Amino acid sequence: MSSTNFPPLKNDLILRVCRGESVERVPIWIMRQAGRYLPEYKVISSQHSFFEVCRTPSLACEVTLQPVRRFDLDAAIIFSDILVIPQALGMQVEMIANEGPCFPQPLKTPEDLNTKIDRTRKASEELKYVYEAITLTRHTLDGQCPLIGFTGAPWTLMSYMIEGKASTTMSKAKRWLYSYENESHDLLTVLANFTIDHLVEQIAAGAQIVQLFESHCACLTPDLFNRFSLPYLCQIAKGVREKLAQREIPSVPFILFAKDAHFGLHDLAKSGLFDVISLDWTITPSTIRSLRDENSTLTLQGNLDPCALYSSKENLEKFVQEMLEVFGTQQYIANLGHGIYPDMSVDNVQWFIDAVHLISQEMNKNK
Ligand SMILES: Cc1c2[nH]c(c1CCC(=O)O)Cc1[nH]c(c(CCC(=O)O)c1C)Cc1[nH]c(c(CCC(=O)O)c1C)Cc1[nH]c(c(C)c1CCC(=O)O)C2
Repeated sequence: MSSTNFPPLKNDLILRVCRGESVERVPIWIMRQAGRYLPEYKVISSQHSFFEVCRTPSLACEVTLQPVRRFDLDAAIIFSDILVIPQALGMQVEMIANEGPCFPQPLKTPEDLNTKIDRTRKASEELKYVYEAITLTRHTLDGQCPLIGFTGAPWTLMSYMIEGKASTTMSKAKRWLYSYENESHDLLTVLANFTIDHLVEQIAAGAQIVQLFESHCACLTPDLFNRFSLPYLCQIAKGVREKLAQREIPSVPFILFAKDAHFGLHDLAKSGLFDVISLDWTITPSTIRSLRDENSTLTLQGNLDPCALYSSKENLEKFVQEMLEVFGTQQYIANLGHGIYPDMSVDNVQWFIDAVHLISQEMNKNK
């Protein structure tokens, strides 16, 4: 299937927002919009394992389309996972029902870098199934809305590869940062280079926006963030643009989600390397205003507390109104502050999406 000649785009709201153009209503998509809160996803996941869905382009395409068939979303995000990169580098990853990801043989000591990961592997060969899923989905979407590609950032991937599963303290992974500094940088560099290639290949295959997930900043000190996360986030944003230019592929908007990195947001905004910064729900209105002051071309994304979707429709509407008043209706993409949870009501998700559209349209009219 060709990764050119895609159907024309009928809804380019998010792309216009990212270019700083004015829009009639605020666009919205939701992190983890494809997933277990949808009955149609549960049918597929009862028949196929999680990574089987990721690895089968027709299934990944189907699951990507499920939420955009049901709701008036302004973007689709390809169904995949950040942990396809450790797998591509040779590590085994299992998805355990109701628990999450598990690495049976995590990295324990720096010697494991020579035996448990294969640095000669290439994204273009190992992750072809992601690129095929993207090209197929872009054709099948038929221009309904843009398709987002994504990847995990180096520190988040490194922490999974060492912890082997979700952890509240991340103490095993942080031990590496404090006691094996050079080896930590070595691993982060391998991951950053692989991530650059994975994003470039997704864009070459048809992704129209990309998002980088640095989900594990909560356990970092500002100093650890500045040494082991920030430089790699910047290296990836630069590296992707350089490689796209070498291959004469047009660049696409770059979204960064550094969850809980409140101490790093100002440097990230000032760097000018990210078109969009996605915010979690802990960020205050005054920080939001100061980020806008620091970089006038920056688009912001976020940041409703996912648990607000448990509230009544009236309260949800109030939360949406407040969020739109803080962010404004321009240079802004509405989203949750993190992924949606499996027990959330489909009706409230629908109401969240529709409320963002309706209220922002009203606000624009009354300007
Ligand atoms: C840390 C992380 C992972 N994966 C991801 C992150 C970064 C975002 C974040 O911070 O949450 C990213 C991700 N994972 C998935 C997507 C798909 C696209 C989307 O709808 O947003 C995306 C963007 C599918 C998925 N990835 C996973 C599921 C659930 C699998 C299932 O049980 O069917 C889905 C739909 C499994 C997964 N994968 C991961 C975890 C921790 C889990 C289990 C816990 C959970 O479900 O929230 C790793």
